[in-house]
Amino acid sequence: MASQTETIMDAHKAYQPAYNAPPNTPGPQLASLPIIDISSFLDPNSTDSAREQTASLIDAACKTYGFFYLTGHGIPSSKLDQIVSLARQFFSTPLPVKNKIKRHDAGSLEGGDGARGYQGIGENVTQGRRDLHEAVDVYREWDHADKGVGEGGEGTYKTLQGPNLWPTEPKELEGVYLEYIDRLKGVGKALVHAMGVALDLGAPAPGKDGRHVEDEDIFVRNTDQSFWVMRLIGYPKLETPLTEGLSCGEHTDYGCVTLLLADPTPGALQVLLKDNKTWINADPIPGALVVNIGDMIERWTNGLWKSTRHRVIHRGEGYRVSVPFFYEPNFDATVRPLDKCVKATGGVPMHEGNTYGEHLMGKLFSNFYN
Ligand SMILES: O=C(O)CCC(=O)C(=O)O
Ligand SMILES: [Fe+2]
Repeated sequence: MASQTETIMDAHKAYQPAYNAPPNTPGPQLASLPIIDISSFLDPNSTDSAREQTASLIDAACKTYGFFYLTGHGIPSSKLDQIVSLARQFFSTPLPVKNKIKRHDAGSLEGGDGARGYQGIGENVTQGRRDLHEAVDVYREWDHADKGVGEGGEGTYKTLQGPNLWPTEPKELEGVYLEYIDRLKGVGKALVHAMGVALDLGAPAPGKDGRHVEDEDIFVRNTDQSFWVMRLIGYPKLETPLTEGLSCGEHTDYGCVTLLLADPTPGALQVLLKDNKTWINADPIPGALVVNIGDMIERWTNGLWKSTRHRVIHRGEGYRVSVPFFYEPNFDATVRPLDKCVKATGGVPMHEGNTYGEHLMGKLFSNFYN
């Protein structure tokens, strides 16, 4: 389809890295993403006013960018470096080693569940083009009572219901990652709590703690069994024309909040500003995570906060590694626009609501990034 090609070409033209701009170029200064310290929502002794301040920064960042840098998360830089380094070591093993944990279709005799495991370069497709990256996906282990046998019979799995396929080389990867995931779940919880405060949803009333009660804890309650995803991604340098595919094509994230850790490679992750034509780099800041909101937060807020389009074009030096953690709603959480946000946005809900699990299944069957 010609229009798809044009979209990519036009977007590429609109992208102007700040470091390439000739001196004295007229026009607006390219913005950079805000930096927000989340420590007041992790520290039980922090004051209400410290929390209010953080919350108002989050509100502004989510309205303007849908993206920001997160500091004060309490995870030491040495741990972050170790996470990137272990992913890099895995991607540098020979293909037969990586294929030992290959993702297979649900119900297949190889024991796949259609989601967990290693995908080779080009298996991921965005807007009809192959992405030039390889990845390992790890999900929350399935704990639903209705876990069933896949259509291949005993020993096969239904979609998403298989065991995680962890890299066995390097052998310490699994343990170190499990510990990191635990830390990130705490950060995700603090962040979605801050978002409830930022939306001014009000403190919880005693005894009223149902999943659908619209107070500042609503996101915390609906992520308390977060169906999280951890993705290890490896990007070789992109040398082909963009019409043949990007490192990771333009998309929004489909869930709640993404906590991204990446190696220091500059100019790779790009974020589309609200003018819908200017791309800015979200280059890593040492020790900080890059946060963006996903489609479920956009829906909960009825579009008051929009999930922002982003993409990866890695034409820099070296093999780039990134490790996004997707802190998602519970599989059975119903996600529908909050009354207060519907009122604030003109009174018309953008979606009738469905469960996160239904939304995720739809994404899985369309290869996620469409
Ligand atoms: O690698 C990155 O910097 C971002 C990857 C991404 O956007 C994603 O996996 O959803
Ligand atoms: Fe993304």
